[in-house]
This record gives sequence, C-alpha cells and structure tokens, in this order.
Amino acid sequence: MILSPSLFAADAGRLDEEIAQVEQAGAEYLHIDVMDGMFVPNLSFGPNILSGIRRKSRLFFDVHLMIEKPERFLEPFIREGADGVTVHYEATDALDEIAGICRERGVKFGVALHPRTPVSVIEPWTDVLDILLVMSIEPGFGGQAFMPEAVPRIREAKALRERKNARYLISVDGGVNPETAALCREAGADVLVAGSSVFRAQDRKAALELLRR
Ligand SMILES: O=C(CO)[C@H](O)[C@H](O)COP(=O)(O)O
Repeated sequence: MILSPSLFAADAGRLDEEIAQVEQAGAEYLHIDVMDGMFVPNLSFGPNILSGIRRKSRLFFDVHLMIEKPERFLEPFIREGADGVTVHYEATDALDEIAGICRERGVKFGVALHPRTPVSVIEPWTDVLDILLVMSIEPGFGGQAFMPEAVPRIREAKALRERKNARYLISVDGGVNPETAALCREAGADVLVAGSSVFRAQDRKAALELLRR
C-alpha cells in the first residue's frame, strides 16, 4: 500500500517541516493538489511552490491538477519536479496528447475521475495509464466525509484493469482515514491519498501506521 499524504491539509506556513515529517514517517508519495478556481471553486499551489518544495524532498511528487485544460500547464509542473501528473477526465479533451507528453518526459500519467463520472470512460486509455485516481469526495476541499459509493467504483477499476490486462495503480482521494482506508484496500486500492487524517494528527508516524494497517 502506497501512502500519499495530501499537502493541501498541511500547515501552509511550515510546508517544508510538514513534508519532512511525513517523509521521515515513511510516506512514499506526496500528493500535491493544484486548483484553478474554475474546475473547482478553490485555489492552491502553483509551479513555484512545487519548485521550492522539490529542493527539500525526495518523495514521489504526485501532482493532481484540478484545473480546466490541464494540457496548458503540464510543462511547468513537470519542469519543476512532478514525478506523476494526474489530470481530470472531465477537464480536458487532450488525454492522448497529455499521455504522450508524460511518456516523453518520463513522468507517470494519471487520470482522476469525479465521483459521478463512470469508471468505464477510461477504457480507451488503460494501456497508457499509470494511475487511476478515484475521487471519494467532491473535489476542491479537504476534510469532507468519504463517499461510500467510491468503494464499488474501486472494485470496478480493479476489474477493468484485470479485463484489459493493464498495470495502472488505483488511487483513492478524499475522506481517507483508518476506517475508510480498510474499505478502499479491500476493494483493491493501491494508493491512499490522505490529507486531514495525516496532517491534522499530532503524531504523523502513528497516523501513517494506522492507515497502513
Ligand atoms: O483532492 C483533494 C481536495 O479536492 C484532497 O487531496 C483531499 O481533500 C484530501 O483531503 P482529506 O483527506 O482531508 O479529504
């Protein structure tokens, strides 16, 4: 199980300390939410922040672009240190182009699905996909409750992977805590994105261990 603490829930005044804590506590990925105020009604980090934190961390930077037409901003995020870029299916008509750029630049290609987008839409890209991100909240804000409807969607993503003989990781984002993590794991998730349950915990190591168990 890969744990990907979501930086959006960290203390923005102490980002490097926050990142160092989860890195030392055994996280594998760092989930970095990028919001444009259009695709979601909120704003967050840009490429300049990525560049700053890249110098401080060796974690896999799992960049989640919650922005309209993400193809416009792929290059700066890759240049500033993304290891994987996940775009929303609903936000672009350019998945082929994005997959090609990710392959050329050696970064993982991810697609995120809004909670009401059918999992089957991803079928044409299963052979080039590295990460399928199943949203288990309305994108845009942390601290929301996990949507139980995500569980059968994770199962469907796993069944599709088997049927297509594909290799993508199934990631889940939103409301992930020790209880919901167990449901996600049973359903077939490989990556757990967790914001509040990690960064709002006093002891990050204990929080990550609880999720892993
Ligand atoms: O994608 C996101 C928001 O759109 C965040 O990654 C998500 O909110 C994680 O936070 P939490 O674990 O608190 O739900």
